[in-house]
Amino acid sequence: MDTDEVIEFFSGVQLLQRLPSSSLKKIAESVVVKRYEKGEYVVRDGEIGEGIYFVWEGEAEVAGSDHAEEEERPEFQLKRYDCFGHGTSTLFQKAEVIALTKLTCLVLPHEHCTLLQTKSIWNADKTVDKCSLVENILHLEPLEFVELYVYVISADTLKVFIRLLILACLRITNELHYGDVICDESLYVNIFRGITLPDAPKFGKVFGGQFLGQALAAASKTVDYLKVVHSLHSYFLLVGDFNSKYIFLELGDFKSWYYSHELENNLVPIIYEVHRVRDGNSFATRRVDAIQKGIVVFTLLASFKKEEQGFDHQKSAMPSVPDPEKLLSLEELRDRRLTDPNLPRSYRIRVAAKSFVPWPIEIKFCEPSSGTNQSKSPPSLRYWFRAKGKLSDDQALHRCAVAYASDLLFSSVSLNPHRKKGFRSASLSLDHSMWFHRSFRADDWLLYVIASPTSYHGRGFVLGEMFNRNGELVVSLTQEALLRTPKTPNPAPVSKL
Ligand SMILES: CCCCCCCCCCCC(=O)SCCNC(=O)CCNC(=O)[C@H](O)C(C)(C)COP(=O)(O)OP(=O)(O)OC[C@H]1O[C@@H](n2cnc3c(N)ncnc32)[C@H](O)[C@@H]1OP(=O)(O)O
Repeated sequence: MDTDEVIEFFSGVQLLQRLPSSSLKKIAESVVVKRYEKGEYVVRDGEIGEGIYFVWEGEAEVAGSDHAEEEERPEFQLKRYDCFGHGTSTLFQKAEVIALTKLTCLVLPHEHCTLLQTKSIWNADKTVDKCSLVENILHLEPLEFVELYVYVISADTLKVFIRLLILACLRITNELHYGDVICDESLYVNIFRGITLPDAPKFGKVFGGQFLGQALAAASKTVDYLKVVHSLHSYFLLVGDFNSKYIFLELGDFKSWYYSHELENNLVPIIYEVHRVRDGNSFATRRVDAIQKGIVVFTLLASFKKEEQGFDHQKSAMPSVPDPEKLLSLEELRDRRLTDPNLPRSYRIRVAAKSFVPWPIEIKFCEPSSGTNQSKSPPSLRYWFRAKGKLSDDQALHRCAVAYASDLLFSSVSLNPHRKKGFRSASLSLDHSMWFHRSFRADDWLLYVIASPTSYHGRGFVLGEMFNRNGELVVSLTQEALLRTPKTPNPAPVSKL
């Protein structure tokens, strides 16, 4: 078997789903093949094991312990894609595994078992300080906890597990006992925590793109890495909060507000709860609820698919625009505006007074406008964008990064024909859909072509297309947004959570 075959096999091993693809490749390169005859012991209770065993072919049985003081464990059958054994926490086996048929296992030796630990959700080799800002924004902490290294849950693990469940405001539906074999899919990670980083764009609220990117990241972490997202549909239900210091805990009938020291730095978490709607051979579907203070503030449905050969055509042609290298960055544009004598002085003073937080996304407008946000213009926009810094190679990350960036300048295009002197708006993204046609890199330039066919009844509708530098259509998008003239002069939406 070659490395690609092993990587394909690992896509069926649930335990490995949360690992970055870079770790999986290394695991595939580190495993050794072990073969056993029917009736042969694979591991014996109390003996030193070799590491983590993945069943490649055949069946085995986990037998109960002979130790009189321990509860009798139920017998449990292992088949292809199951795994057992110890990683780094202990070398001694705590159960016996016997081959029921001819058996082939891939064994990850102890010395490589640290590869099973998640350092970053996207790349095993990177530390947080080496990641680009957008990669950090999309970093999620898994909240459910699975003891990866022993197949028998210890009492301490159980305590940690329950504590984390409580923190995640979960109802505990699984009764676990000391000695249970980990075989229940409900133990895999479905709940993640994201935060709004202090240096992330906020626009007075949790930025819609952050919900999109983080929720998609959460969904992606529950799907085997051979399946990548091909479409998503989402609703922004409530304005998200990032500066409260209180959290709401709901456990059955028990509901209460708690002051959290953890939130003293304004890091209000967003809990992403993933529902595994369906897992097929080619497709997987996930629903993700983003929860703050016990309330669902954003919801996303995403579909994932394995790559396959098929029909190929593209009707949309990339418009002819200047190369990004020939265009000004947002920072350069701002500097120009501050000194542009053709712009009203009051406008220049306002621009200068605004605190300027650099975005994690680099943007270059194809037609730099000489107007202000009070100048009428057609309901269309074209700009190049890319994530700042170098992203890890995981295609899932690149799709999350583009989901994140896609909400920065999208529905505001609906306002262009309505701008005039004294213009103010209170606009909010309502829904957002994306179709990912082809793979791409989000840290390389993509052209975003936006048009708003209509706005009516306080809602603006926008269509978007993204092309890579070769002119290939990589993503199509739609969004509807609430467009209102604010009743008050400072219309920044605040969270009502
Ligand atoms: C180059 C650089 C560019 C830089 C440009 C950068 C652009 C960045 C773009 C970022 C885009 C985003 O991130 S948008 C963020 C993502 N989207 C969201 O967060 C939206 C979340 N969804 C929601 O909040 C909700 O679902 C709503 C508001 C859409 C619907 O809720 P609802 O409760 O049914 O709505 P409704 O009653 O009609 O209105 C809500 C409240 O607004 C009040 N309200 C009604 N009309 C108005 C009005 N004209 N002006 C003010 N307020 C009004 C109502 O009285 C009410 O207040 P009261 O009775 O409640 O007090």
